Amino acid sequence: MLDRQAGETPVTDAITKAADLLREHRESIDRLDAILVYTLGERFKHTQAVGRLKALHDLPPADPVREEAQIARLTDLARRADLDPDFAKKFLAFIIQEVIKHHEQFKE
Ligand SMILES: O=C(O)C(=O)C[C@]1(C(=O)O)C=C[C@@H](O)C=C1
Repeated sequence: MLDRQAGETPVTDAITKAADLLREHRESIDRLDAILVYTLGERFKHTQAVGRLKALHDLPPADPVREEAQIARLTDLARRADLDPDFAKKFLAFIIQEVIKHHEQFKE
């Protein structure tokens, strides 16, 4: 119901609702971005340990067989999660590229 005395009109009501929805979505996005950042931080802790192990045992920084398996697994997961599998693939490649850079630095 519109409270005309409070100055509400259908237009201002719709704008307020849209603003509320936008704020709620942005709060969720901020929480999810925090999860992504913490998740990546944890992932890099493990890959740093892997990099030290690889340097210690003179193993190559990249493992293409492992990467193939990761791509297949993430493509399947992405489809189930309604995420563009190509995006998931590019995202993984971007992360792995950075990990390999770190691995190479351990070898120096
Ligand atoms: O599993 C490894 O061997 C890693 O070095 C980790 C990792 C990854 O970030 O997932 C990085 C480089 C390899 O080519 C494959 C996977």
